Amino acid sequence: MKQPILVVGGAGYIGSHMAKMLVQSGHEVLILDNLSTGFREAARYGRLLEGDLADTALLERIFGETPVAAVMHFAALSQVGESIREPARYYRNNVANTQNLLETMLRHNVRRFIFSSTAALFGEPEYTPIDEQHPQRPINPYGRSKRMVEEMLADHDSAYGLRFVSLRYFNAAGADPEGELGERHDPESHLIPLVLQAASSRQAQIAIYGDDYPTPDGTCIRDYVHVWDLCSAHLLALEHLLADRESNTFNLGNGQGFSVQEVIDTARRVTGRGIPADVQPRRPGDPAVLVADSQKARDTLNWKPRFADLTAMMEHAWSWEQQKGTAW
Ligand SMILES: NC(=O)c1ccc[n+]([C@@H]2O[C@H](COP(=O)([O-])OP(=O)(O)OC[C@H]3O[C@@H](n4cnc5c(N)ncnc54)[C@H](O)[C@@H]3O)[C@@H](O)[C@H]2O)c1
Ligand SMILES: O=c1ccn([C@@H]2O[C@H](COP(=O)(O)OP(=O)(O)O[C@H]3O[C@H](CO)[C@H](O)[C@H](O)[C@H]3O)[C@@H](O)[C@H]2O)c(=O)[nH]1
Repeated sequence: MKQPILVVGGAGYIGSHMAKMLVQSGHEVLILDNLSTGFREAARYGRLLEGDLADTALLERIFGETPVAAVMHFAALSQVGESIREPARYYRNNVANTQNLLETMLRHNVRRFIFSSTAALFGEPEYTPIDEQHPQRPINPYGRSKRMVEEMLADHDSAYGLRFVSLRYFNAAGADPEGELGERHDPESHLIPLVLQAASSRQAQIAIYGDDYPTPDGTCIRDYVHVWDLCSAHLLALEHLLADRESNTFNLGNGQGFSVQEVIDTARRVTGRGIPADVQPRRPGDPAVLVADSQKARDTLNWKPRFADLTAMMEHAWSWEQQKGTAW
């Protein structure tokens, strides 16, 4: 029997795409998700076990019954503003529950782990593009919770031989190129889905959070990376670990930044709709520019993003919004 990959958080945005790519690549997939921010309909690939990482008895049962080859860990709370208001929930779910998972894995001799980390652990950038050596000074509990897990992973590697790959995504965007899956957060906070909701009149307008940043057009610059390309990095990371290579950490982005204004302009072009926009005050905690240096992932994992172009990300996200968005 093939040893399955356990995708924790596989009913969420990125995890659901990952489950699809794994199945298409010939892997058995088991999803563990509590459906707190994910959706049953998104877990279309693999077998869904509905449950919570806080439930250590359930974790014990899963690893006791199934010879898991590796774990991909997407489950987390990931709203920056919420993390400032309710840090305890973030440390509980993102840190303590990850520790439950690691301890159960190690008890069952499962030693391959791929972690969804984030650019938020760098805080306000000191230079750009941001490489893996950039200082880590997260400015909110969400970013701190992810940095803590990275530190835990390094300690578990030295002490217990855990082999991990930590992937720090910049701004995940886009949707399944085949149109079966897409981004769904409720409430939605991310720029691209909100711009497209405004294009389809599900929102009256898009708010631009600040146009007085030190950037060419005054709006914040981000490095958008296609969800399918994030998944292909995970697949390469899995091959890396299955080949018994060492633990490693990678920044994932395209190395090219787009301003909020450029994102809105691209959405207007792709959708052919006007999309009203309104400048509002800055959102607390938003750095002016976040752009990744992903050379290490290209060199070590041989990662080659297929959809580096913002227009392609927007087209896939728009086709998802048109197909599913209006039904929610
Ligand atoms: N979306 C981005 O731009 C982005 C950027 C950087 C990092 N990340 C990280 O990537 C990961 C996935 O992000 P996403 O946008 O797909 O989020 P998401 O909210 O869509 O998915 C997270 C999934 O985890 C599940 N989950 C949460 N807590 C759980 C628990 N205790 N037990 C079981 N399941 C649980 C949720 O129900 C959901 O299905 C997160 O760890 C996030 O921090 C996302
Ligand atoms: O309605 C909106 C929503 C967003 N923005 C702006 O658009 C940019 C992108 O914002 P998103 O909320 O889409 O993404 P973030 O850059 O805030 O956050 C993403 O990257 C972070 C790392 O810095 C975290 O990992 C987080 O989980 C991930 O969603 C920001 O400048 C934001 O101010 C707007 O102007 N209007």
